[in-house]
Amino acid sequence: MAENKASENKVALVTGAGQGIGRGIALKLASDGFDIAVVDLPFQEQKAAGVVSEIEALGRKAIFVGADVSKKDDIVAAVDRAAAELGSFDVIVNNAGIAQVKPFEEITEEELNKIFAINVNSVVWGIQAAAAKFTELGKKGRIISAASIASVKGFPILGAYSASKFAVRGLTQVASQELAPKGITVNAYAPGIVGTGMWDEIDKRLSEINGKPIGQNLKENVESISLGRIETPEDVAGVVSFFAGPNAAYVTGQTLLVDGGMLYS
Ligand SMILES: NC(=O)C1=CN([C@@H]2O[C@H](COP(=O)(O)OP(=O)(O)OC[C@H]3O[C@@H](n4cnc5c(N)ncnc54)[C@H](O)[C@@H]3O)[C@@H](O)[C@H]2O)C=CC1
Ligand SMILES: CC(=O)C(C)=O
Repeated sequence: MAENKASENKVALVTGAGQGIGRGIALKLASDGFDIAVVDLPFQEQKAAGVVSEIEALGRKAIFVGADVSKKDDIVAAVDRAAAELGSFDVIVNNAGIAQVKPFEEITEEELNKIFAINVNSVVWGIQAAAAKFTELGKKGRIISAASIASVKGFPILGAYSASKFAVRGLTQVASQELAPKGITVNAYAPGIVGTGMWDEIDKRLSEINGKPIGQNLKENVESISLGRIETPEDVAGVVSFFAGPNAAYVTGQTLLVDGGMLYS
């Protein structure tokens, strides 16, 4: 980032970095020169250790921090550990999230509370914890969160998920305005159909609901992408790298679609 002295190391914390988009972001930011705190649920430790090794192979430092992002104390502790063990704190990527595939009329209170705790509360805690650490260290840091095409258009059978991602876009707009006087920027990325474990699960659940064969729902969604191919974690990571880097110093409050041409803002 432009505001760091050349001699300082830069540190980014990425949640949900044990697999999928989070792993892709962690590796891209490491190749950009960041040391990385790989945050994920404790059961993901083995996969996350693999990501830590991949980052180290790129010549950067990395640590795994087990945390449940729906818990404020876990996120605050993860940010503290990243800063203490890696020696700085410059970027947080609030990436961890879950999907829920459920017809609107069947969504339960428990399911709604769970998806909001993981997809929305986590973003509030991540923004608060990062802003406090940036202030403590005198940094003009970057906050970047996972939205989705479902933050711009509500998707049938993904009602609670869509609502949670609309909330991420709203939080991004509000936090960017409140934190701008401190020089902190707040942005979000909005992927489309990314080939990760999340879409394997969405496809399986949609099959159970609409009877189409496994893989058919994913195929039909991919056919609606202008660029004609499924999105990769690397496609998403490029946008996060931009938000974390010097070229985005004057960009804040934005949710950027990175969907290969599905929705148009
Ligand atoms: N896959 C897709 O097509 C799209 C994904 N997104 C968003 O991108 C983000 C990443 O998604 P994917 O990599 O596809 O998902 P994924 O399911 O492959 O990976 C999610 C990661 O988050 C971790 N995680 C889940 N709950 C957690 C918790 N409470 N605390 C800490 N970590 C937790 C999981 O262990 C996993 O490592 C999510 O926020 C998702 O909503 C947005 C648009 C499209
Ligand atoms: C997983 C996701 O965000 C969508 C809309 O597919």
